[in-house]
Order: sequence, then C-alpha cells, then structure tokens
Amino acid sequence: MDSDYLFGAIVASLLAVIFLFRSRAKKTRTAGEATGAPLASALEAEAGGDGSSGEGADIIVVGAGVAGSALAYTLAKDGRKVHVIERDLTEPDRIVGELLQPGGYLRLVELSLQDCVEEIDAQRVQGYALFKDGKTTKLPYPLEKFHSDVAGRSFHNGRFIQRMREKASSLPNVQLEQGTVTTLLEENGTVKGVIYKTKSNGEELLKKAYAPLTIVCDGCFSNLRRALCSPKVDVPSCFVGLVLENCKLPFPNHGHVILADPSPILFYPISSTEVRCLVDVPGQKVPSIANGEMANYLKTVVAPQLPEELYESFIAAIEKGNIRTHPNRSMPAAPHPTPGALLMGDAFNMRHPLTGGGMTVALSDIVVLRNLLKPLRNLHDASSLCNYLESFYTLRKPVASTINTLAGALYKVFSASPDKARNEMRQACFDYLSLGGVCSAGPISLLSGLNPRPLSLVAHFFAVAIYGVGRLLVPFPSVNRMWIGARLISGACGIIFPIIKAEGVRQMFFPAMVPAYYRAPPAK
Ligand SMILES: Cc1cc2nc3c(=O)[nH]c(=O)nc-3n(C[C@H](O)[C@H](O)[C@H](O)COP(=O)(O)OP(=O)(O)OC[C@H]3O[C@@H](n4cnc5c(N)ncnc54)[C@H](O)[C@@H]3O)c2cc1C
Repeated sequence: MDSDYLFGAIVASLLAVIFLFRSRAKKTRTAGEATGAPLASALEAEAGGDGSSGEGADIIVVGAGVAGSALAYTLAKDGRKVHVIERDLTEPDRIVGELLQPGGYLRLVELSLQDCVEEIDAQRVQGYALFKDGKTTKLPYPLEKFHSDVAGRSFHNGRFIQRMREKASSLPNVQLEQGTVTTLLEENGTVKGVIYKTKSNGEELLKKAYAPLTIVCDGCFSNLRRALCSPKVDVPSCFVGLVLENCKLPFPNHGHVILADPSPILFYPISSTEVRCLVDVPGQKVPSIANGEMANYLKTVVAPQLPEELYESFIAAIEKGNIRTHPNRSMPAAPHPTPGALLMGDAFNMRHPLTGGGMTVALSDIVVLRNLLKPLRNLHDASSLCNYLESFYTLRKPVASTINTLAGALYKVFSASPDKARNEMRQACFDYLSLGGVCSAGPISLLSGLNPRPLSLVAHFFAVAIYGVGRLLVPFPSVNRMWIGARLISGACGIIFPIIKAEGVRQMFFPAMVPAYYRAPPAK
C-alpha cells in the first residue's frame, strides 16, 4: 500500500508543482437510515385522515432547514407551486450551520436570499486565524475582487433558518406545513409523493401529498434517503459545543482554529455578544455530560491548550453548563437516480464540518438545480426528467467535491498523531499557510467556496507535502529524515486519494467526459 501511494505521490507532486507554477504565471499575466424501506407503493400505503393535500403542487419539498427553505423560495420564485412539509416549524436551536463561507454568501445573493442574514445580529467574517504551539497566523479571505458586502457570515442557525422560512412562505405559491414525512409514495418505480403525519386540533392525522417531483431535504439524520441513494455514512468525530459570553476574540471577525491535541478546536462569533466554541472529540463516543466527565475533560485537556484571551470565558461557559454535542458525519454523494424524486442538502451529501462548508455546498447545489429546472414548463414526464437531472450530479462536482475533499483532508492533517511523519505534515501545513501570498490565499479561497477548483486543491495539498519533505531534507538530509519524508508523502496520498476516489475521479477532474454532463432538457 505504501509503495502504491509513493508512486502516486511522486506523479501527483510533479503535477502539483506544474499546476501551481502555471496558475501563478497566469495570475501575473492577468493580474433515520435504519428504519427500513421508506418507499411504499401508492396503492398499498394506508393513509387515513382526510387523504391528500397540497393539491396541484409542482414540487414537494421535505424539510425546511437550510436546503429545503432556500429551495422552496427559489423554485417558487420561478413560478412553481411548492408544498413544503417540515417536521418542526419552531426556531431550531442547534450547534450546526452557524458559519456561512463567503462562497455561500455569494450563492445566497444569486438566489436573492442575502437579506436572510440581516436583522439576526449576524457577524461578518473576514477570514481565519490559526494557532499552533503558541504561534499564530492570520489567513484573510481573498475578497479584494468582490463587492464590499461579500464576506463570511456567522449567526444563530435557527434565526437564519426562520428568516428563510418566512421569506419562502411569503410567496403565495408556497404552502409551508408542519408535518413529519414517513414514507415516499411509489408507483412502478416512480415517486409520486409522500405520506406524512400532521396534527389538527390536537389530533394526529395521516395525509398524502402528490406532486410530479419530490425533493427530500430531511438533513443529516435522513430517514428517507435510503430509497434514493447508497448511504455510506462515516462518523470520524463529534463536536462539543459551548457558547462564550462577552468574550473578545484575539482576532475579531475571524474564525479561530486551534491545532490542539488530539484534534482541532474552533471559535467564531455567532452574535455581537456570543462566541461559539466547537471542540472536536475523535470517535463516536464523547465523555458523559451527565456525570461531569465532559466538564472535567474540557477543563483539564482542552482549556490548557487555548489562547490566554479565551481561557476565562471558556471556563465560565463550562461552569454555566450548557454543553451540547453533535456527531460529525461525512457521506459521499451516491445517488440512485429515481424518477419523481431527488435528494438535496445533508440528506444527499455530507462532509466533516471543520471547514464550515455544508451550507455552501447545499446552496450551490440549489443554484445548479434551479438553472437546470428553469427551461422546463412541466415536470410530469418523470423518467425524461430523471434522465435529464442526472447532469446535476456532475455539474455540482467542482464546488461540492472541492469543499468535501478539503474538509476531509484538512481534518486529518490538522489532527495530532503519534506518527512523526503525520506531525511533520501538520507542521508543514501550518508553516505553508503562514508563508502568505498564494500559499494562504489559494487554500483559503478553496475552503471559502470563492474559487472551488479541484485541481488547485490537489496542487496545494501536494505542495504542502513537498514543502514538508523539503524542510526535512534541507540543509542536512539523513537516512532517517529521508525515510520520514517518504512516509509523509505516502501518508498525504493515503489521506487524499481515498477521498477523491469516493468523490469520483472523472466527475471531479474531467466532468466534460461524463455523458450526463451534456443532457438537454426534455423536449416536451
Ligand atoms: C456540528 C456541525 C457543525 C456545522 N457547522 C457548519 C458551519 O459552520 N457552516 C456550514 O456551512 N455548515 C455547517 N455544518 C453543516 C450544515 O449544518 C449542514 O450542511 C446544513 O444544515 C444542511 O442543511 P439541510 O437543509 O440539508 O439540513 P438541516 O438544516 O438539518 O434541515 C433538515 C430539516 O428537515 C427536517 N426534517 C427531518 N426529517 C423530516 C421529516 N421526516 N419530515 C419533515 N421534515 C423533516 C428537520 O426538522 C430540519 O428542519 C455543520 C454540521 C455539523 C454536524
């Protein structure tokens, strides 16, 4: 395995150097999965209550979280009649989806949803600050070429979602209803609608809703995705969330990433008075909150690794006791194209949340889908539509695969390891980013969704690895150092190649070679 990776590494490293050189020259020149089958035959399904609802809808959207509410607004604005079914319409209170990258903000603008980050005390985010062993480096987003309004935004996730729900339901052709979808209604392999539970006057009703297209956006714990994709969910770690009150960040309006042991810790503002802290805990089990193990872990293992400025507020937040946890899931997109249905958002594709890329991918996917659906007047020919929409899976790849791959790779590189070669890679990454210029602007523009190019990602990744090897060999190479260098390159390949393989090499790097890329809209 090591020698395979080593060979791949040498080829990739050469390509990386050539790519970086060329792009630099150009720049100068131009200045509920386990619940069984959720598909039921429309004929077999027993839906009591008052039967069907949302009559005449063009599209059913399941879930009004980040993806569902943005999608409902977008499709309705294009004249579609949209029936949204959301399990809980009250304001969500969660530790996910709080930092929107500038690339995600640009997608909000494209969808005319940028006002949803107004009036919620959202904070502008101008870049990142990275901390390692007492050293700090500042990594600003390369925003010079953009309108002054473009930056990251961080906020309370629930406030953002409520704004988008309000905006969607302000359109007369959106019906937003509280209900829990239990089943996709299927007839001869085509999804015709959904069965959902809802309440009326305190009484539980089972209803059916029909539409030519059902888009499932039921989030990371999706119960419905099973019928529409092959979910391979990995849970590399959990985030433990705290809110620090009236605390001054060392770099205001920046995300803070501490390269701690065993894995990274994040801080970013979520309002003018609150800072979110997310502590990564590797594995699927976290210390118990109930018996005080968690508070003890945070005080004894995490707190001593924090910058001084954050220490007191961090301890105060632990004492206050509002500690939350959430599993960090990743899942490559592996759709089963199904007539009448589509998956979006976390139900479809997930990546490690270290780089805060989930909302950017979801919003970017919505832009792609909106553009594909725009020329279609009616959506009733389910099989032609399904065939046409296969292009979606390729067209989304440049953005989605870059953000997904970077998230997975950075999480591994930023985590501490007993392996000396891995720690060299971690240090090389910190030092490479600290070089500034293209070495920081390149990776940050990939991470922020401002310039999502898979080749550029691979180039920077191997440039870091080569930089790490160079530091080992210059000025005094020894056999031991050469051996660590070889393991570093092999380890780098072992990190990035499996992620790229899961994303799909052809779709990621040669999308124009995928036949579905050229699908034209159905003639009717
Ligand atoms: C710990 C953590 C931190 C994160 N931080 C960030 C970040 O800073 N920046 C970022 O961009 N991304 C972040 N993400 C990822 C981001 O939260 C997701 O990518 C994003 O929320 C996906 O949106 P969604 O609409 O698919 O899912 P959600 O926003 O979760 O929405 C799903 C909706 O579906 C509803 N629903 C579920 N089941 C049903 C059903 N059966 N019937 C009806 N409705 C249903 C739910 O109530 C919910 O409203 C983070 C993820 C994690 C785990």
